[in-house]
Amino acid sequence: MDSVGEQCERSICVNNPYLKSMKEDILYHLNLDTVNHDLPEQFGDVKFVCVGGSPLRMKSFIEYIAKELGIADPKGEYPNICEGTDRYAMYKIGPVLSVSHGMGVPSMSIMLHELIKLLYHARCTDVTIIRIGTSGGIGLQPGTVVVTRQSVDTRFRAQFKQMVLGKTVVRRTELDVELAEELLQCGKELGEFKTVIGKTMCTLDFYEGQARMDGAFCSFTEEEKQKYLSEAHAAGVCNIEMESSVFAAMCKLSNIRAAVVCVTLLDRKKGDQMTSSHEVLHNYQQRPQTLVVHHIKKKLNAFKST
Ligand SMILES: O=P(O)(O)O[C@H]1O[C@H](CO)[C@@H](O)[C@H]1O
Ligand SMILES: O=c1cc[nH]c(=O)[nH]1
Repeated sequence: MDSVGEQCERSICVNNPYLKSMKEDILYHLNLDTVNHDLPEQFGDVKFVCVGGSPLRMKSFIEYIAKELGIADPKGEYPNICEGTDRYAMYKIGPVLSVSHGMGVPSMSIMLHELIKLLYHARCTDVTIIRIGTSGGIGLQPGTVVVTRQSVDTRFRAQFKQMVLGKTVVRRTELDVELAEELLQCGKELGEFKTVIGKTMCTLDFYEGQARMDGAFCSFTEEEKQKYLSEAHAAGVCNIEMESSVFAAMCKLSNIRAAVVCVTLLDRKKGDQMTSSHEVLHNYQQRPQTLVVHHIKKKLNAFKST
């Protein structure tokens, strides 16, 4: 892909000395393995991976991008590559892979371990991975698309803590600056919805963990909630979701260019419940997809003309 030549290609890094000596690698939750599947043949051409929480969203994303790239299957058939497991769903069209990751850090982490190994075994190069998701905004009009500059924890630090052998390993959570700026620019070019760039707070819970007062339990007051959200806002946090920290940390470790693009479904300073209609929420969910498809089309056209 890189016009300067092979030595500039960006390959996938795995940092595990034991992988090489394994006769077979079973990607259990993806229902794929290195013996019964020719991974380089099946996935070697992948350049863009889009991930999102819901299997249905990722299926409709592949249908959408196939149409936009002019490579739609005339029969409209997009088989789930992970058929045989209901943990995750995966679809592929041309150089684009679309994968669901479920909700929360552990679910994202398991999927990413296996996805990164898949891309490594397939000898993929120059891969860009983008999370297209939903979030709660802070002080933003619902429907605003946030491109994450940095994922932060619940104390607004750009770090992800992973427990390994009972000890805390701290990993950084910055995302690719150039890619984030390119995505912001795509939002401007489209001009269909507001797109901003900022920090995204990643939590371990949707309710109390995101200062919601409508869960089964609540141990704080409205005043305390507003104070916390204001502090987050003052620290540069634009939105709140549940996977960006581990996503940023693992993509950074594996040398994969990565971005997080999430639409805000509501303004958390104004409420906790999802009061917008199904149609409105569906329209919002489409926005990160529109932006990312625009980006992929631009990139593929640029590659074609070099
Ligand atoms: O829209 P998705 O990708 O599912 O992500 C967001 O939505 C879920 C909560 O409703 C969490 O997983 C959060 O990160
Ligand atoms: O408020 C929200 C909305 C979507 N996803 C989240 O994690 N939080």
